[in-house]
Amino acid sequence: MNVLEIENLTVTFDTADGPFKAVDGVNFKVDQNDILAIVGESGSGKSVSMLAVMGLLPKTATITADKMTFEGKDIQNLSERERRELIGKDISMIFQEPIASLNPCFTVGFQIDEMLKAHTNLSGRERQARSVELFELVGIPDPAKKLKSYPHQLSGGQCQRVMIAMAISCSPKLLIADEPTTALDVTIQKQILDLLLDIQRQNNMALIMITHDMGVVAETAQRVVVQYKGRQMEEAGVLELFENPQNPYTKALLSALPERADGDRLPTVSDFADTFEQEGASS
Ligand SMILES: Nc1ncnc2c1ncn2[C@@H]1O[C@H](COP(=O)(O)OP(=O)(O)OP(=O)(O)O)[C@@H](O)[C@H]1O
Repeated sequence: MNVLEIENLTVTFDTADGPFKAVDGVNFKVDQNDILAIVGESGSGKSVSMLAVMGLLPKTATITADKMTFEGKDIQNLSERERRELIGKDISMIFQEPIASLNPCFTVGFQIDEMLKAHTNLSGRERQARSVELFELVGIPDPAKKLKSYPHQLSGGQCQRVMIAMAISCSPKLLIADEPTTALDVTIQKQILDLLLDIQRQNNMALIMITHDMGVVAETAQRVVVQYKGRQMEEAGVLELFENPQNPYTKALLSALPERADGDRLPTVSDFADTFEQEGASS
């Protein structure tokens, strides 16, 4: 049984200028142990698709789908209580800005403890032990001391490790990582990606990686969904996508990779816009 299955997902926002369709007919499936990348440039509806799954969009959003199931169970019409039980426990998400995702007024230890309190029956002592264990797992040195830190006392990389520790604290079956390394230094990016992949393997989790970075896709994913202006352009295995992209937009994304440049100037996706604006949207 698939962990998550989405068919024909659309999200329309009510805006001052009228309805705006941010996601238009997206489909995908992830199974246990799968790593799916959702790739596309800024504004292509990657985050909105996942926030729709999590039920985290504002009331101005209208979400429709022919199918949206988690482990075979429909998640479109969950009550608030059912959603709280699912989110944070079975499905977790980490975001681009780790420092902004943590509450600056509380220690990171307090925040991880709150998460464990909400989703487990552990005693205070057991939660403290589990917090230390989680910090060790995500590679935070001197965990007992670091648990007493406020977010601003930690580096961006450490804050992202804290976010990962919180996200995996209740052993989710699906982790959604939304541009988890974009705000970090290049050297730290690689460490965080490796950490996510290690955790994914150890826990047999499904992992959805949202990114605009084809390098991250190549290093992490098994399958890839390519989105452009809210629409799904292509879905393929990662090797297939790099070797034989079918959609003009995917071809443009790949041609814009710095290592594929053959002139003095780096190409950009918009250099190829004529091709995929005409052909891509129809394929
Ligand atoms: N609450 C909202 N109201 C109206 N439009 C929104 C809202 N949230 C997002 N959008 C719009 O939906 C579109 C898709 O946004 P989304 O954040 O999913 O893009 P993305 O592909 O994840 O890009 P990025 O990497 O920049 O976040 C964008 O045009 C965005 O401006």
